[in-house]
Amino acid sequence: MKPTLTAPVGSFTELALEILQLASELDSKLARQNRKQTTFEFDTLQDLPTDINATRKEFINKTHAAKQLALGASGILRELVFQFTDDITLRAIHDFGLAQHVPLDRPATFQEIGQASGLDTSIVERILRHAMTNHIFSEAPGMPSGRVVHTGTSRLLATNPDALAAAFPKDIFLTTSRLSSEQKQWTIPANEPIVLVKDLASISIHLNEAILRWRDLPGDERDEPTQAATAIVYGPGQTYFEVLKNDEARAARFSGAMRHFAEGADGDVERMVASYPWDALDTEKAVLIDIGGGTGGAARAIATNTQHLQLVVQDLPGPVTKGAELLPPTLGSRIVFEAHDFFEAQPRQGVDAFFLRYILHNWSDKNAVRILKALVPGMKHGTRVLINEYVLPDGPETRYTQKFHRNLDILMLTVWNAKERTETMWKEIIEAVDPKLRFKGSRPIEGSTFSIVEAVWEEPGATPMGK
Ligand SMILES: C[S@@+](CC[C@H](N)C(=O)[O-])C[C@H]1O[C@@H](n2cnc3c(N)ncnc32)[C@H](O)[C@@H]1O
Repeated sequence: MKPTLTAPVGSFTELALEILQLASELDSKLARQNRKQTTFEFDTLQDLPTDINATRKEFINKTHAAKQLALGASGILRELVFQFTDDITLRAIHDFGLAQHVPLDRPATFQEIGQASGLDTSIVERILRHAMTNHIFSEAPGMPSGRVVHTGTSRLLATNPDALAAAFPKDIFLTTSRLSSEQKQWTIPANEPIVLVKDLASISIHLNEAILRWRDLPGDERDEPTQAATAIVYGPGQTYFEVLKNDEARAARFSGAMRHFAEGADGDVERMVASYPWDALDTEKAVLIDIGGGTGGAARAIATNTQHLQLVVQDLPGPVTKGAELLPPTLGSRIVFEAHDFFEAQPRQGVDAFFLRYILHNWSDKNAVRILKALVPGMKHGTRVLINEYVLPDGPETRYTQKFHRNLDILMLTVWNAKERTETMWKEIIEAVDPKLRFKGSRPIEGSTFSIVEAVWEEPGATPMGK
């Protein structure tokens, strides 16, 4: 029998014992899956089943809390005030192509990397040694010091342009081990800035100026995307979508980053489709409109997983033209694309379902309500409104693995003057549209942190609709 360790309440030992318990649970679950031991070099934790991921997240949360506790109040602050240095080294790695100058299969010296990138050896060494503290690159084990090899994260930066475009320096789920030969051949154009670290973070630092500039406007007048930090940087009246329209390279990086998230388990459209009972909707002649459906990625997945549902993808002229070109002939009879501004009244009537994926979090409450109100002419008794978004927890939330959502919320605030929402906030938005639009709750997407928030249009006197 194993000895039972006990420890004073609240002690480091007590916390460590909880961590030990989780570590042992995680190891046994992974062993049952025949997974190889994960390392910084090769991440074997991809596509874990939901229950193992839950244990993994608990393990991350507890170890993070232990680290914070051990750092102490001033230690936590010291880490935070220097956090910008992580972004700086990531930018340097990106801009000078340092990850590409380390071969995928053998070490390179600081000098070789310096020669290949046109930088002083000492600069390369200082940048990479800082990055190594985040397990981006490491020194070749068993060799004299100064020989750099890839870790999983640096290899990802070297080989996957979309991951680089997305480059969240602290994305705990960056994964790398499944490199196809095609991925290995990808090259990243030099000096392409990184979307989040550079394109968006450099806007976000102007948040305080934006707050001060517009804070005295009354209530809902301070609710426009033109009042975000974006307009401080790009000039009065500018929104980030306008900036993207006028800058092709930036727009391409932005789509790359979105693609990277969509490919990850969290944003996986297949998981979203698998988590919703489409059967009740999937009747002959039933119509679902994907509002702001882009080039139709979600519509294609829904069509593939249903039999009858007719899908209409509405978006601005650019994406719908592209979506129509990309549409495989096999789905030609099921999906149509039409240009429609979602602030204008819905031109189609008697629609069975409206679907909005990653739309409303880019808009303030006032504008989110406007977008939903514009759908009203298309409603009939029983019309469902399905909103695929993050749902922030309603209560206080200190789990580290939930920080991603808080990061996104700050990003929405700074760049779009918009927000992520809790379930209560979603309910308020829906109830502000029309008394006939009834909030029905939210349905978590299995294996993801997204949800589908659901509302149904109910005409008085008709049979109430359930979930
Ligand atoms: C964050 S993307 C989400 C795209 C898609 N739903 C998805 O899940 O990938 C927002 C979409 O809203 C579209 N959009 C922005 N303003 C719009 C407007 N006024 N009318 C219609 N679509 C708009 C954009 O073109 C873009 O495709």
